[in-house]
Amino acid sequence: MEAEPIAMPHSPQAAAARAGDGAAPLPRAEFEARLRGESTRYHIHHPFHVMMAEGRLTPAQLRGWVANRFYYQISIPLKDAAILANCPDREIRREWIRRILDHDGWDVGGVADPGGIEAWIRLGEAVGLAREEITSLRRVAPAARFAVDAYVNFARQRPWEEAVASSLTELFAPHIHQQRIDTWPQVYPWVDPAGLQYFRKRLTQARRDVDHGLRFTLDHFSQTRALQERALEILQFKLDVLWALADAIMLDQCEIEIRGARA
Ligand SMILES: O=C(O)c1cc(C(=O)O)c2c(n1)C(=O)C(=O)c1cc(C(=O)O)[nH]c1-2
Repeated sequence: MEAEPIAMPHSPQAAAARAGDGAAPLPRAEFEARLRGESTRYHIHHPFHVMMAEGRLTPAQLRGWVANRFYYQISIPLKDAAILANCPDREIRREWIRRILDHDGWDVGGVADPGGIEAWIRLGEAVGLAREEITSLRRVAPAARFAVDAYVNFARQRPWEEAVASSLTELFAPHIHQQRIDTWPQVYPWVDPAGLQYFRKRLTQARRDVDHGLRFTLDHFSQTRALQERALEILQFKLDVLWALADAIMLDQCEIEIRGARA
């Protein structure tokens, strides 16, 4: 007897199968609403982020999050460079290249912005980490690396249009940045508020990025219903990356506490 073919969860074939043969594309507004509806699976709902927002993390746990998340910060420009490398469309590249400058920083004729990676290091210092402790990556847990690397590899290996769609979790990011700006001064008064500058800057940068990424995704993936399903599946993949990253960070903090208790 022939074995049933196994459907891989994150594949264009699986998306086409879910859409059903010949199903009409969803109207643009409905497609957008489906993408936005994925917010229920955003990492803002992860227990570690819920604890963070409620002020229930210890200083060591908050430091652990910042040190681990640094690996995401330094990987974002690699991911965006992979998109540029795969994209033959000059107009898209002109827009996309700003994302790399946002994180790496720039200096043109003496006018400079140190960029998001530097701002994240300053956030680390504001929570009590030494610069070297962050930049050496020695606090990054193996599973956190795996989660982030899955995102970079996706952008390297998949068509650039799919990698653009995978950035759309940023639709939901301004909410979580705003939440930190609003709650940290009350619940973590020991954190130097100057360190929150990263989140303040991302509020405008994320909105600009999402305007562009969403417009592109709605245009490109609306041609067929199967493509729309594929875009939704890609967004779910990226939500899984962020969820897995939060899992990895939470477990890392548990391991550190267990080691400390046994020492
Ligand atoms: O703090 C967060 O919860 C969060 C989430 C995300 C996201 O949703 O991917 C990004 C960021 N921050 C962020 O700061 C950032 O620069 C960023 C870039 C991207 C991306 O996929 O290109 N996501 C995110």
